[in-house]
Amino acid sequence: MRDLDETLHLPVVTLPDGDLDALELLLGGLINDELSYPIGMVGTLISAPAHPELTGAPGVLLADRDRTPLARAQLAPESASSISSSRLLAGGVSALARAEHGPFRGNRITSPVPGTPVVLLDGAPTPVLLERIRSFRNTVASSIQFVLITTSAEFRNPDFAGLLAELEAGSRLVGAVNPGILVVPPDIPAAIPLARLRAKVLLDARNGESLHRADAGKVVLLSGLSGSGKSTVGRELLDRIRTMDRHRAVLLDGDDIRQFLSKGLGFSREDRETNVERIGWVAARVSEAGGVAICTPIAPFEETRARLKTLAEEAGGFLLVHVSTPLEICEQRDRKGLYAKARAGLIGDFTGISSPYETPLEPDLTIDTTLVPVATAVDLIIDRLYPGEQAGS
Ligand SMILES: Nc1ncnc2c1ncn2[C@@H]1O[C@H](COP(=O)(O)OS(=O)(=O)O)[C@@H](OP(=O)(O)O)[C@H]1O
Ligand SMILES: Nc1ncnc2c1ncn2[C@@H]1O[C@H](COP(=O)(O)OP(=O)(O)O)[C@@H](O)[C@H]1O
Repeated sequence: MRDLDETLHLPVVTLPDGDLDALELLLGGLINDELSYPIGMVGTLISAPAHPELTGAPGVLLADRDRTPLARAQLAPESASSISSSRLLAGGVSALARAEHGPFRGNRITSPVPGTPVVLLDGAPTPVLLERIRSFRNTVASSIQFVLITTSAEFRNPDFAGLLAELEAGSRLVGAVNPGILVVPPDIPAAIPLARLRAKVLLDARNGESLHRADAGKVVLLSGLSGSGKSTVGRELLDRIRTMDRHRAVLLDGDDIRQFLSKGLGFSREDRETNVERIGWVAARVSEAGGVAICTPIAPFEETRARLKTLAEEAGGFLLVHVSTPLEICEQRDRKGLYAKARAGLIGDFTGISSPYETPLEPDLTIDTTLVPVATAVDLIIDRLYPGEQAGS
């Protein structure tokens, strides 16, 4: 009874996809729960600024996107936390509910399959491979299990359904083969859950073609001061991607977003964080569906950009472009007359004047539009998005 009471009062933290995958393997016994284990969960989950409600809490409920608590975890006392401004899971992660989130539930392998004969794959089975399995099929007494090893991001890529369909077709063709998927979360070497499957590996057919990563969705974040050129470059990039006919692309422009998705929000730190997180969430959904989301908010805070990056990387690729045009130039441009108003004290919390812009620590690209014409800026971004492909082709 006391336990139940305590659970009622524990804070609930919704885990991102990669951490949910890690949690499932942890609860199923495919990765261990030693504190020192470098599961992504330890880093993201307990970041204190992101989760102030964890301060002083003895434990935490780990929930899926529907906020269904899947497990209860103990937290190390604040003083024992070794990652600065973070709290760590102190072992003791126990299951509360069966996971029901995410795609292809019936195919997922999340616990050991001791002694089961398996074929390991990292792509669709080729006709040659299927023929090989067929040739030794009759010498194996029980059903064979296909174990398709994939990453959290690949698994949620829309192309994955096609891959699974090929796997299922191959299973039917050979007969008595079950198509299974092992989803490996970020930062965990596949060798660890594989060893813990305790399966009998009949054939390791990995290093085939991996999923078509070039077709995965992407999020491009253009961050910089007002007037730095984010929208101008973003619009041109949108046109270019559409012309290349490589991807469906959308522009989530800072100004538009504030009229619709973030209507009513102001420019305090908190409101800007909410605004950029909303953009990140929508962008990740676009990317999940295989599109490119070009986002052009100022996004002045490193921590919020990092959160957007995490959301984006779970869904596909991510590119941070710092549009680094100096403040003096942005102020000279002042197309909207906002800098003049900010200087005159008519607008408060204005980025670069009375509100900070934290220079990105690790941008993928830095573009100063006083040095780089719009078309060249777009070339640089296209080169990073589609390496090896001729821009404009
Ligand atoms: N106080 C203050 N500070 C900065 N910008 C201001 C402010 N008030 C209004 N504007 C206009 O709003 C646009 C910035 O909104 P963002 O959503 O991109 O900002 S943030 O990412 O949430 O920080 C920004 O548009 P861009 O010029 O396209 O960047 C401004 O036109
Ligand atoms: N190389 C360049 N790249 C982008 N914008 C440029 C460049 N040179 C001049 N500009 C001008 O700078 C202004 C940038 O405004 P905008 O794109 O709305 O910036 P932001 O979206 O960052 O507020 C536009 O008037 C644009 O024509």
